[in-house]
Amino acid sequence: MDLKHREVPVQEAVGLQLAHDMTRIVPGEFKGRQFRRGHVIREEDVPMLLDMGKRHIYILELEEGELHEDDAAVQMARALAGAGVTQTDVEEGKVVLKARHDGLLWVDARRVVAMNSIEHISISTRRPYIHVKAGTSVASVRPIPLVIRQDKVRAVEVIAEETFSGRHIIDVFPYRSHQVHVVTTGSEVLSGRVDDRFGPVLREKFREYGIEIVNQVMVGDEQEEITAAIVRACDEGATLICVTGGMSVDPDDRSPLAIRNAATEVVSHGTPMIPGSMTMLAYRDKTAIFGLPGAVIHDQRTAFDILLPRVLAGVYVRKKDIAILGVGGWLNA
Ligand SMILES: Nc1nc2c(c(=O)[nH]1)N[C@H]1C(S)=C(S)[C@@H](COP(=O)(O)OP(=O)(O)OC[C@H]3O[C@@H](n4cnc5c(N)ncnc54)[C@H](O)[C@@H]3O)O[C@H]1N2
Ligand code: MOO
Repeated sequence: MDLKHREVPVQEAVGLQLAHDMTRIVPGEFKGRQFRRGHVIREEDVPMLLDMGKRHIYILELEEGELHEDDAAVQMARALAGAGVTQTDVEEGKVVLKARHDGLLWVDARRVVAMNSIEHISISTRRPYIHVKAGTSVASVRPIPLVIRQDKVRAVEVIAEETFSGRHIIDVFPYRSHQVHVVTTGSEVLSGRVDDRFGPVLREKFREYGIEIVNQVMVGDEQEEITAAIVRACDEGATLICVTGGMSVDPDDRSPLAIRNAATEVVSHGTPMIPGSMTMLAYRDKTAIFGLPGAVIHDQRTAFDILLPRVLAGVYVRKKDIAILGVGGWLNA
């Protein structure tokens, strides 16, 4: 640390101000701030400081071009945060960003990597594109040393200021309002031979996002019927359609072609994730169409759960975005 600073033995520090928050850790019991930056050390604090393993404290004198960890963290957090996150008060040199509302966690991974490549910068987030509830902590920002050069913090700001579709580095996007329709395929379900399981499973999943399914229709295994049901749902105002079953390779599995025939764009037929490898994502104009395989009624979490938050938030998913998901794509392993 190339700063002018003095170390004072704790026993001689009574009456001096602490230069930074001080953390006390009692394994399994407590980890947190015991003393605040600026706290004036009292006689009775000395045994606690010694218990915390502190033999000296710093008297800091920042030089031109240097920042205290707290101020650096606040400055960086401000540069990163979008409108969908709040910034907590700095503590122990760290600012935590929290979701302001329910929504999709957005992280500009490329720019976070660029920032973390600067020495002594530490930006840490939850996995991007997950569904988060209001108040959830989504990321933290901190410099590593107690004193950091201002130009490093400035470099973070410069990366943040680069224009990239006008988006911030860390944000929570609210979900758009959606009209969800379900087209359930399968002669065994249509005939009543098997009770429908997709309806209940999907209703529960969408409820997590505060969305009620508008309509579910049962069709058989005829490709034209499935296509017609998708087109009808669009005409009735669907913004998102789930076509269930018939996604595999049997002669009766007509859903992929039926979706293709209704779609203006097929993003991906299949995903590199298990379960849910037979999942399909397509669009008919602005309406998203998911083809959902049998695994969705069998497994808690499939490719569908990974892709759904993005689609609900209106973030456009490309084939490339799906390809990346194969790395770590064994969802339940
Ligand atoms: N040779 C191959 N076999 C399989 C492949 C493959 O690529 N090659 N893919 C596997 C994967 S992955 C999945 S997932 C499954 C099933 O995919 P499907 O979407 O075609 O599922 P279905 O055949 O339509 O149904 C499977 C099972 O679930 C029952 N079902 C379907 N819909 C409902 C409903 N609404 N309510 C209740 N039960 C329903 C259906 O009767 C079947 O018993 O294929 C693998 N095999
Ligand atoms: O599409 Mo299957 O869903 O991988 O089990």
